[in-house]
Amino acid sequence: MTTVIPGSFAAPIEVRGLSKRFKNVDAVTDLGFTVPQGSITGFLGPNGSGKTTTLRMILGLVKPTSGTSTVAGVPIRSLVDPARTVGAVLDSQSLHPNRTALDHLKVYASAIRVPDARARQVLALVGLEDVAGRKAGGFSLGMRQRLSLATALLGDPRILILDEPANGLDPEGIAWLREFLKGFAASGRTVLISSHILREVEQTVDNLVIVSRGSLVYQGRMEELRKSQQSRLLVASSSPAALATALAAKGIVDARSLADGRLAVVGASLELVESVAAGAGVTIFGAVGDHIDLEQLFLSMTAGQYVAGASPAAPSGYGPPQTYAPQPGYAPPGYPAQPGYAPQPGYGPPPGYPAQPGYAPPPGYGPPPAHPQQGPMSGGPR
Ligand SMILES: Nc1ncnc2c1ncn2[C@@H]1O[C@H](COP(=O)(O)OP(=O)(O)OP(=O)(O)O)[C@@H](O)[C@H]1O
Repeated sequence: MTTVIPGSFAAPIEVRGLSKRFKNVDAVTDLGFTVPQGSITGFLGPNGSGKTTTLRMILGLVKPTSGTSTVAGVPIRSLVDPARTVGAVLDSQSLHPNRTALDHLKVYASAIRVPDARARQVLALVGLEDVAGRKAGGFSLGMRQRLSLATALLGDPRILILDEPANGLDPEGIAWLREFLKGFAASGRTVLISSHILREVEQTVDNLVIVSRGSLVYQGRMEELRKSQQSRLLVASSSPAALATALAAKGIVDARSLADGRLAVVGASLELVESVAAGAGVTIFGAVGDHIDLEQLFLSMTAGQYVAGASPAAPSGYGPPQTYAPQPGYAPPGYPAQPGYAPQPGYGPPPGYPAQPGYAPPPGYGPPPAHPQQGPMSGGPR
C-alpha cells in the first residue's frame, strides 16, 4: 500500500516543454512528463535519446535551452534542503579509488551536514556494511553501484533519480536493486530510473516515460502498456478474404491480411477460427500463435514509428495504448502553475550540494578538496 506523505501535493518531478540544444545537436525537444508520487518510473529510450541530458536538467546540472522542470513542486535551485529532498546517481564510476566506502560516505555526509553515523546506516541499507573499510578502487561494478546509491541516500531523500543503475549488473544485482527500490517506493517515496533496456527494469517499474530522439513517445502506467500486448493467430487458408468476412460476422473484427497471404486474427482461439472457417467453406492450411513482447513494442516505439499523442500506426494491429497522456490522478487537480525557470549564471547544483566531477564550483563550495568526485547528486555538467 502506498503511503501519502502529508503536505506533499506537488508531483515529485514535473517536466514541461524541456529542450536542450548542444551546438548543432537537439538532445531533448519539447519534453513534458510527470513522475507520480510513490511510483517507480522508468525513463526509457535508446542510447543517445536524451535521458541523461534530461536528468541533468532536472537536477540543475545542465541549463535547458527552454522549458521548465520542478522537483517537489519547485525548480531544484529553490529547494531549501535539496539533499534531503532528492538523491541522485548519475555516474557510479567516479568514486575515489583510494578512499574506503565508509570514508567516501563520511565526506559527503559532512558536505550535506548529516551526522557521520548516517554513513554506516546507508552502508547497511545497501548491504555493504561488511566492506565498509575496503577501498572503492577494488570494488566490483555492482558494489560501486551500491555505494553510489548509498551516497544518494545520505540525506534520506524522498525522491531518487538514478541514471542507468542496472547497467552492467548481474541478474542477482538487478534483483537486489528491484527489491530495494520497491521497498523505497512502498513508503510513498518516488523513484525515477533510466535505462535503455526495457527488460532490465520491466519488473521494477510501475510507470513509464519513453523517449526517442529527445521527444516523448509514451507516458503511462506499465500495466496499460502490458494490456496493449495482444496475442494473435497467423492463419494460412484457402481464402483469407472469405475467412475475414466470416469472422467479422461472428464479431471477430480484428483480422488483417499480411503481405505473406496469411490472416492475422486477434481475439479468437484456434478452435473458433477453425469452426468459423469450416462453416464458410474455407480450408485452413495452418495457424501459429504470435506474441509480441514488451521489448519488441518498446523497440518499435523508439524506432520512430510512434509519436506522442498520435494513434499507433502499426499495420499488424499491435501498438501502445491509444492515448499517451498522463494517467488520471497523475497530475493532481490544483497543481500549481510552474513559475518561469530562470537559471542562474554559472549554472550548477543547488546550494547545499557537494561538487560534481567536472563541475567547477564557486570557491568554498563543495566537499573537501581532495577528490570531489561524487555526491548525493553525482555526475557533472556537460
Ligand atoms: N555536452 C554535450 N555536447 C554535445 N552533445 C551532447 C552533450 N551531451 C549529450 N550530447 C548529445 O545529446 C544527445 C543525447 O545524449 P544523452 O547522453 O542525453 O542521451 P542518453 O539517452 O542518456 O544516452 P545514453 O543511454 O547513451 O547515455 C546525444 O546525441 C549526445 O551525443
